[in-house]
Amino acid sequence: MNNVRHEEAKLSAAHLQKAFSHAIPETAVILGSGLGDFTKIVKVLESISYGDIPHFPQSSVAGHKGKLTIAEVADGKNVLIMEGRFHYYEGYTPQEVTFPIAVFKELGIKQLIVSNAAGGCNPSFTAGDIMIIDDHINLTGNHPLIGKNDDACGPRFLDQTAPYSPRLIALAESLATESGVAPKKGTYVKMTGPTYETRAEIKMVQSYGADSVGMSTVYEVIMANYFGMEVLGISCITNMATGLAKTHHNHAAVVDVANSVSEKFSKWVKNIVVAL
Ligand SMILES: O=P(O)(O)O[C@@H]1C[C@H](O)[C@@H](CO)O1
Ligand SMILES: Nc1nc2[nH]cnc2c(=O)[nH]1
Repeated sequence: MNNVRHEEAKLSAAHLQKAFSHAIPETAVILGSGLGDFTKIVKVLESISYGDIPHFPQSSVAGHKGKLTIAEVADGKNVLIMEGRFHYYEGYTPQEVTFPIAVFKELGIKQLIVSNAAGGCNPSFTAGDIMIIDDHINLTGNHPLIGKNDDACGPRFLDQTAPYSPRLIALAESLATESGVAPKKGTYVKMTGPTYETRAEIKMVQSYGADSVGMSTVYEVIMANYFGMEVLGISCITNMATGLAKTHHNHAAVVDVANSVSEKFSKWVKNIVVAL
């Protein structure tokens, strides 16, 4: 089986190009759990439900709306927003999780901003912090590029020296203060979920150098790298990770904390998109 569902991605992209009345922008944003308020500070122009896009998977997680939206961030500057993503723990294969990225490639997306809700493993972090992802660890034992490679899509052996664009990281840092954020920077580790980690697992990932831990993002970033997109990754630290947290975890609390930082996160991301 091919690693990229190229023909289906072309069909989805063709459908979207016809269904959207606006031109598809060159920048896309994926909103993590509880970060959906981004759409409140931009001018939403039009949306299409995932259910109406041929071959698109469906979002099943609270805090993920399940639609693709074009919005205006400034005069003449639009952005494509994925309101809700797909996770490996929902039962989707890595190829299904990253199918939207293959569609983005067909739509001509050049820059991808990915965000997530994550646990903080770095003891200097606190819940409510925002972290620029500058590297990642894939601890899932699976990979979206497994399968027969089509060299026309991307290389068989993909370099991962800088999965997150140094240019976009520098831009994000330069706009942080005026946007009201003081971002940390660090390594995000992707676990499969759906369980939150044990204390021992967090000790292990800390020893690997993880600063934040979550259940998404990495497959999307690998696929975006494969297609040559520039990537910016942002973790919203919704809780300190197991063993560092004083309380037990639950998804409603994750979404609540993400909601509470959503305003400054959104302002920052908007400023970044405008500056691109
Ligand atoms: O989609 P993200 O990574 O933001 O969502 C995180 C990981 C799980 O889906 C969920 C756990 O609370 O939040
Ligand atoms: N794996 C994982 N995902 C999260 N998403 C939000 N918080 C967490 C966490 O502590 N662990």
